Amino acid sequence: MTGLPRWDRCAVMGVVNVTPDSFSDGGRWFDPESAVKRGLDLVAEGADLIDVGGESTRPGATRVDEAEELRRVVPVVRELVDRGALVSVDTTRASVAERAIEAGARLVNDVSGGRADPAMVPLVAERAVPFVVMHWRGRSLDMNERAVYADVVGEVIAELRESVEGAVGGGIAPERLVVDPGLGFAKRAEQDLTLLAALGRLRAELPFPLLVAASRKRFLGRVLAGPDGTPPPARERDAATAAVSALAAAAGAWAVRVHEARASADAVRVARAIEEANSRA
Ligand SMILES: Nc1nc2ncc(COP(=O)(O)O)nc2c(=O)[nH]1
Repeated sequence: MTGLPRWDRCAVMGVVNVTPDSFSDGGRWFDPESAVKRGLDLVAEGADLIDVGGESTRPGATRVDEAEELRRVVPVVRELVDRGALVSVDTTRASVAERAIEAGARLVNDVSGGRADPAMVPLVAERAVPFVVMHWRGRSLDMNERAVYADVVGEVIAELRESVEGAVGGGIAPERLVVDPGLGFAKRAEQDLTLLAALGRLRAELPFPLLVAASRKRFLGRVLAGPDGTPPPARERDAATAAVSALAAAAGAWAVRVHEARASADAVRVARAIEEANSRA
């Protein structure tokens, strides 16, 4: 099946970063065996699909070469698929996406929305797989210098529309596209919060399934910071992440992308139950 997976509720996309340096779980799943186990554990905790990435996108991260990204990602995708998981690949490289699709990945999650690698859109079009288009203003090294907006919601919508037009113009069927506001990418905490407050507008003005990826991000740390302004470490932001998952599900998000699945799986089920009760009222 090459269509976009759909559920009767907001789905939970579990994150497996096969990297030594991702911002919140760098190094924990760096060897293939632990990465595969992590993915299966996330499924057991309620994740509907697993997003496998081999290159950190955190601010300031340096690039991984293609061979290394392939080495990290492809065996983990293949084993998770063989074990029955629905898998997406988190990459900006067409060559990695291609090999991941060959290994059974059913969706390409490209944080650059096709802007980083000109070969990506043609590949995704040719393979006819679903494609996540995230709002992106450039690579990690200097992206927060680009967190300058007169109207962050309006500009993110407009720039996502441009990326969507590029994807459709390059041959990707619109029904295979997912959009994502790119929380934490060229955005400061206040801008992330403003975007989350505007999920209804994003849904209204971008008629595509919406992916919300707030998990453990810096803006949550700022919200949770103590009296001295010190944020909790990333791994202590999962309850806050689940709160965003509930809000995203209530706003009609297609999926939430999270590092810990259980709390968000419960959150989206509660949101669905409330929506169903409301429709019966
Ligand atoms: N679609 C999408 N993919 C992403 N991949 C990585 C990260 C940041 O790193 P992480 O893997 O540690 O969350 N954020 C996003 C995001 O916001 N949206």
